[in-house]
Amino acid sequence: MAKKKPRFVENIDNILATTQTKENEELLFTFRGVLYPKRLCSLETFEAVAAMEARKDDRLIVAYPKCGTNWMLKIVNDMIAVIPSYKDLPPLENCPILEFGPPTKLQMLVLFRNPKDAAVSYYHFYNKNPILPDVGSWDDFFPKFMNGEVCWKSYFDYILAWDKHVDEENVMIITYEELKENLHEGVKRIAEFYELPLSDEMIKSVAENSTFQAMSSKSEETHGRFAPVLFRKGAVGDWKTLFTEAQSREMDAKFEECLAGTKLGAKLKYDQYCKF
Ligand SMILES: Nc1ncnc2c1ncn2[C@@H]1O[C@H](COP(=O)(O)OS(=O)(=O)O)[C@@H](OP(=O)(O)O)[C@H]1O
Repeated sequence: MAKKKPRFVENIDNILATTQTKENEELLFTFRGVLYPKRLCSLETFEAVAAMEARKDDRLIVAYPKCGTNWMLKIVNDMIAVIPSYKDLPPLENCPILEFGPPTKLQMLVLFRNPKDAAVSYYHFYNKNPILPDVGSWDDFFPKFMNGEVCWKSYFDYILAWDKHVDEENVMIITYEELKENLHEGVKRIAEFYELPLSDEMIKSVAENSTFQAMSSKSEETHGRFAPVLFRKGAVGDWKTLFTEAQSREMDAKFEECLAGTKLGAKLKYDQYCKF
């Protein structure tokens, strides 16, 4: 008998298979000045989120699109799954995203990725994703990303908003690049922040199962039709394949303008990851 698909896979498969239009107006809507994909988000859900009262022990993972959200979800889900005393907890939904789905559904783990790789990942995502409009060439997309004319608005506004919270004790900042450099150490930091009782062996196993290779080899099972849209290269520095020197300088100037001298700017190690 064929294995039953997880609910998330069933939902996303259905959404991808039934979206036929490529028209902006039919695919996107605006809520408080920010664009969102209609097939995933709704006004009712945003209203429900605004009215939601967080419990003291709620945990949120926060990220701008294409910064590694699905990677972090896998790490945190696996951490909980390997702890024997947590085995009776109901499984977390595969895609517990606050603004997705029906309106029925706080330490914060905030994930960042360098803006150049995030932009390139977003560009490919827009063009490969049936529920988003085509954005044409990279040269067409680049100014849209720089001006925040994309779903979930401006990367730079997101980063500026979080810069105010880096020192709060219920907020942990982690970067995609940090995870790529040392996944074992990243998983260990996350476990400590969430106070999850993971042994070294458990941390090792969570890290081994959440490498790009491990996740993409199982992606058809875990993400259905969404898998080839989501799992692309999983690399640091892919921006060099598309950015021109002029675009690179433009983004350097914008980053400098927004984050020069800030703690968050330093954590992102922009010079290391974003210079030719
Ligand atoms: N395990 C692992 N290791 C490294 N990189 C990974 C991993 N899993 C997903 N990815 C890459 O993350 C990018 C997608 O980010 P998100 O999951 O945030 O996308 S989304 O906004 O939820 O659609 C997208 O990046 P690009 O490959 O650069 O496009 C994915 O390939």
